[in-house]
Amino acid sequence: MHDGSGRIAVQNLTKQFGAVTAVQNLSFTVEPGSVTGFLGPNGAGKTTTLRMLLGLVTPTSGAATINGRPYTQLGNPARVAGAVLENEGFHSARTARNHLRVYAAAIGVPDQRVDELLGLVGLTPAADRPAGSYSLGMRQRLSLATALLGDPQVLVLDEPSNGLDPEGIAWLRGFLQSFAKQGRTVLVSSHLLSEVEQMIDQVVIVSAGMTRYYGPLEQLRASQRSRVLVQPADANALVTALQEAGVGEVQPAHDGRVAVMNATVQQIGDVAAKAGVAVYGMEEEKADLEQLFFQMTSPQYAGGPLPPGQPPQQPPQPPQQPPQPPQQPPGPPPGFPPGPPAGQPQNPYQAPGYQQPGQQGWGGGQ
Ligand SMILES: Nc1ncnc2c1ncn2[C@@H]1O[C@H](COP(=O)(O)OP(=O)(O)OP(=O)(O)O)[C@@H](O)[C@H]1O
Repeated sequence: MHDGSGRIAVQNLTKQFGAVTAVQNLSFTVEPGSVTGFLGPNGAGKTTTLRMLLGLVTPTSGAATINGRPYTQLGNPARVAGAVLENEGFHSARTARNHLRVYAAAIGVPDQRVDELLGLVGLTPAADRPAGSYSLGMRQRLSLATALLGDPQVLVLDEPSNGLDPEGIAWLRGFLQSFAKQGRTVLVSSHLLSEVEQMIDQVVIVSAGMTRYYGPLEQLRASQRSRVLVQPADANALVTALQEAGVGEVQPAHDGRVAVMNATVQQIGDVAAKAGVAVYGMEEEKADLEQLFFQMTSPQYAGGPLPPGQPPQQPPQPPQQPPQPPQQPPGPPPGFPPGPPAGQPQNPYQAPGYQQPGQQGWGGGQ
């Protein structure tokens, strides 16, 4: 028997299709009571992982379990886990109501549940039309209703936003969140962070079949470091004052302004005022979460080091070989332009070739 926990566990999962490694040593867990986003670009191995979880593909090595058991050993799996996978076929001449009734009968669910689910997913008005005439969004709703027939504890959805209009996406978000609030488990894949950002609280980011980040979305958000771009009358004096006060970390910005990380506008203003340095403007700049996602999954990181400051969060059980963090000192946070090269002088504004605002190459009308 399964353990009834509602936990999904992926342990050192690998899938090789001939020469193609679709999934490589992937590990993460999905706890009940949360909506977990399974994110990665096209071809990252998401669908293959979900298919292994649902017993449709045999892993080359490792294991994927629901309630501590492989899907195929769950007994009555439709009562434990419901799934919506990509490109699910419907009998095109069969109406949605009949389609659901056939599946309901197969798992011993009464027809009354079919009517409930048609209402839940908003298909009652179209229930007696052939599924072949449905739009992509309507087919997604029908797939979801099918997955929910057995009132499962776990829901697995592959790219569920595909084809849904904004209203449908908002509805799905609300539905998944309330489903998880009942102590159930939701795993939802997407190649676009922005599509699922509002509906998930945990995130597993994969690229080239490997885990890039695993943990709360909130933690990923918090790791986005902001910086303040300052336009001082005397950059050199401001940098010296900030360094003496131990406020922030300074980098030259491309346009010659002083970029200060890990400091607030107020802290910088106070230091500047105390040092008698006039400041003509300050702008707070936030790295974009979507940009961070692209950086973490871009091909340059495939098999290589992670972006600075973003080690993958490891599941408690079992341990997985993490990609090695970069050996070099960390650069600017992901989402920001690269900073000065390693070995720079302590005050970058005293570096050879540095130009004060107003000098050649600084803009300011030149
Ligand atoms: N049956 C198969 N035979 C050979 N290669 C396969 C097979 N299934 C998947 N692959 C390959 O495995 C890799 C991962 O594919 P997968 O469909 O799992 O990625 P994905 O993250 O779901 O992508 P998408 O967002 O495009 O659906 C790809 O290189 C794909 O071509």
